[in-house]
Amino acid sequence: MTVNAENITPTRTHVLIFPFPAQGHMIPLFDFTHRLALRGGAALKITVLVTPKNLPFLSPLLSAGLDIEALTLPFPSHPSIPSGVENVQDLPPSGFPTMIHALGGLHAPLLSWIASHPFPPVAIVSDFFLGWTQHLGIPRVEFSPSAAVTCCILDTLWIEMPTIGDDDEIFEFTKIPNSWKYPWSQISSIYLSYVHGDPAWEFVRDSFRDNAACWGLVVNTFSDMESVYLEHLKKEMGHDRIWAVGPVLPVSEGNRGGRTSVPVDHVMSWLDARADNHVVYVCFGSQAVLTKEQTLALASALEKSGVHFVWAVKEPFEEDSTRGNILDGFEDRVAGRGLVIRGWAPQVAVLQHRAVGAFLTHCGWNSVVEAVVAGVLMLTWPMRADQYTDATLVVDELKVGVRACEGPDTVPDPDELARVFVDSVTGKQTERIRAMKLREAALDAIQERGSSVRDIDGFIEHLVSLGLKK
Ligand SMILES: O=c1ccn([C@@H]2O[C@H](COP(=O)(O)OP(=O)(O)O[C@H]3O[C@H](CO)[C@@H](O)[C@H](O)[C@H]3O)[C@@H](O)[C@H]2O)c(=O)[nH]1
Repeated sequence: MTVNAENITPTRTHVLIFPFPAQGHMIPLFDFTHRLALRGGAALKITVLVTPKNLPFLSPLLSAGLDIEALTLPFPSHPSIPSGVENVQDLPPSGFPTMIHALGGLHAPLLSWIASHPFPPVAIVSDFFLGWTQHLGIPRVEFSPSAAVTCCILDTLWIEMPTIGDDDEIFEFTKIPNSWKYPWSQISSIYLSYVHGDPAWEFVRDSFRDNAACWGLVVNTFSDMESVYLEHLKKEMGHDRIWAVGPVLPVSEGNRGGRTSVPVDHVMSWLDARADNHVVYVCFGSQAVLTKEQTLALASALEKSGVHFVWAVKEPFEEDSTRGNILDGFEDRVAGRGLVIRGWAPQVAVLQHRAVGAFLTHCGWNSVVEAVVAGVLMLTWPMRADQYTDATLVVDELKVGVRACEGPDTVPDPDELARVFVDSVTGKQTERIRAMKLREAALDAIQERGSSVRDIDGFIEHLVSLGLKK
């Protein structure tokens, strides 16, 4: 354990933060922690729990000159996780439930850390995949890196446990505002994989159920974007301790979520040479890797379209004959109008560049929120998890995006996709005008008296009053 208890005094409120080790989860919780430390100032002392291999991701936060320390606990070994792996980025997408189960092994070490601490934390803020942290004897605040509507959907699924139907059969969430409905194939992949009676899965199920009973909930959203779902959560949870604190953004660009595989300056000067809103950015988050057929179809669409683009291409986490990068000769053919980034891209900087007008996205919630802040038109291609929900929100409710493709294995038609690209940078879409309006609302929320800043301050007040009660 590397926490230093000496500079924690009883006059300050001590909070423990526990991120789930996946890029799409750690990034927003670290950004939120940064905001919390800045707003909380001298009132708060923050400890962040990571396992050793994830410590480097925390480094930018630890060196930000704020009162944030690391608590490093050994990764609990698990029969289905290879030794040395401590982050979902080194597992296939199906590795999420295994990681949830494995981290349950930190329950006993955490209890003993809390019990032996001279000034133990008054509350724990933990990712929504860590519902079991509800049972540590201190109030638990769930952190949702996903949308408020996703929290509504997950709570409904795991509490009501509806029977899974055929892939095409439609399931309707009748209690959730706007009665969301989907074919079963588009519903939370973790829920669909649940195996009744399997002890590891029962742990995962109970952990999700714990979310509905948490003391508080922090969501990376803002009230103008999702007020009906935030109100629904308050009603369902039976209290008002639900704080919409987004968009949580990096305080500084740095190497957020990983070291960028190209110098940020190089990408920025490439974009500087392009006209406003004329570049399409293509990226599918930190997990998804396209199949070879999908990669070829997308490359062909970009080539046919003639648009300027930046494409962040991911390699599979291990040797995989069906997936991966097969772009031989492609970069020469699109030289001068296409920039291919192999590996980790500086996504937020790219999205915020004036030249970028459209974003082909898998609709991971962080990407959606980052695109909203950038006022960029979204071209949606949801693949799994909450991404279908996010795409529906973006296209049908907020109307700031258009559909491009959907499904983890669907191979898009290159001609159709090329048309979507061309329209996205040449058409006068009403979606782009709405995207600019939503951007203003997002920026308003994080201004000094904006709704999300008020929610962060309200959250801090609750934490401090928890400390006073002790
Ligand atoms: O080359 C890259 C790729 C990603 N990112 C960042 O990594 C994050 C990716 O998050 P997200 O867009 O949400 O995608 P995933 O990594 O796929 O996120 C997982 O977690 C999200 C939050 O729960 C879910 O919404 C997604 O469906 C789930 O796949 C974002 O902040 C991106 O800016 C980069 O900076 N560079």
